[in-house]
Amino acid sequence: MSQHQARRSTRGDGETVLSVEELRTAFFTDKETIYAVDGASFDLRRGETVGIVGESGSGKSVTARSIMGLIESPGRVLDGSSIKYHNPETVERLADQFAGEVTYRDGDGEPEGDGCIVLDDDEGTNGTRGYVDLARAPQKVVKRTRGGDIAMIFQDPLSSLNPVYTVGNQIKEALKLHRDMSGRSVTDEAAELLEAVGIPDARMALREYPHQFSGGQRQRIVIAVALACDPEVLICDEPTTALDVTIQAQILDLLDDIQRERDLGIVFITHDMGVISEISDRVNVMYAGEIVETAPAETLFTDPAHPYTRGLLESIPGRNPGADRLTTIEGDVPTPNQPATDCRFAPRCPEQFDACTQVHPESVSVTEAATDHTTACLLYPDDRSREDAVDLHERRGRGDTDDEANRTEARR
Ligand SMILES: Nc1ncnc2c1ncn2[C@@H]1O[C@H](COP(=O)(O)OP(=O)(O)OP(=O)(O)O)[C@@H](O)[C@H]1O
Ligand code: NI
Repeated sequence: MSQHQARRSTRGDGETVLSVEELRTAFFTDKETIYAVDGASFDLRRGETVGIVGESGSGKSVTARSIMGLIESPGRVLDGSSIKYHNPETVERLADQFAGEVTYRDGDGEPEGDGCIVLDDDEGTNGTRGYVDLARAPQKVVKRTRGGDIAMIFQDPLSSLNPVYTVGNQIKEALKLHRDMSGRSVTDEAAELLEAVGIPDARMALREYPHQFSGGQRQRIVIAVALACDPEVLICDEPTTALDVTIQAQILDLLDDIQRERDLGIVFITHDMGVISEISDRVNVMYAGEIVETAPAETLFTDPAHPYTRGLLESIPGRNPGADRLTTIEGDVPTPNQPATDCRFAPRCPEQFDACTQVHPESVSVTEAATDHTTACLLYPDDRSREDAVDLHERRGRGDTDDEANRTEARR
């Protein structure tokens, strides 16, 4: 275990700020329907980094864009999906602005109306006053959280920066818009932000244009623009993939520092298992639109459960000293063009058996005791017979939840 991981293991005890539940996002193209995200669930706590890892096409970016309200036609977040944002100040602010969207619920019960802003009847018992469900929220509501509450950074920093404006202008614009600042204090704050992300000669840099900076510096500038909006959640979609290893490590360190200072919740997306192990507290492994394994980062690397995760780990260079070349999993991620009725990994799986082509694996605890480690594979729970395990998945798939011993609470 690296020092980095040791430091991380104590993190993420804050309250849940974002919970994604049964997220389904599909693209209705002329040719077919693509179920790009097909029932993904995970939580993010304040101060915690949750990683999403998987091969190209597994649905990572569509998950991120769904949270940001950036899915465009022919794509749509399907009914039944929830993206609950819990930040109390935001929920309160939105409830004031959009009174027509407010609905009430009793404690943890179901909301009584279909408004996207759900408030507790008896407020304040456990500190949360409810949530706004971004999956059901109209664009006018989502727009009020995008950037200011939940910010996103992408692989290519140039796609988020405007080439014709100075760096200073872009940071100041964000400060004016989201923090209501003006006058000289804006310039001072902009310079401070640039310094905070490690840009030298910040005052001078404010007057320069994006193309005058290197790739790594541009990504720092994008991070400064995101921070100018003072977000609670930062979604990073492959932010270091285009950078060389040294610069990549510096950006990861920067994100770590910023997170500590601001108690940020970070969703970090990458196809690089090495990067995910460096940065995450918890990891979600995604395959063909589904989260096939969730575990604390350390557990995922020492004790992977799903055959797909094991395959990904074997493909990390240097992890198999005996192997003389890179092991990769044969075959490609299938395009999920119908709702899952079987295991989408079965055709590539070394442990595939008959039921895998007939039963859809649901998310279950790896063993009955391992409540923070779940996987969607018919081989689990590990401590049941194969028939018993398959039977559990079948019953779960039918919505039969009387199985006390193994509930999805494991997702935490
Ligand atoms: N606008 C779109 N129209 C149709 N299909 C789309 C659209 N955007 C994404 N998809 C499909 O959704 C699936 C998931 O794509 P996504 O971009 O989320 O993958 P990813 O895991 O981010 O991969 P990568 O590592 O390559 O970025 C893919 O099959 C992709 O072709
Ligand atoms: Ni992507």
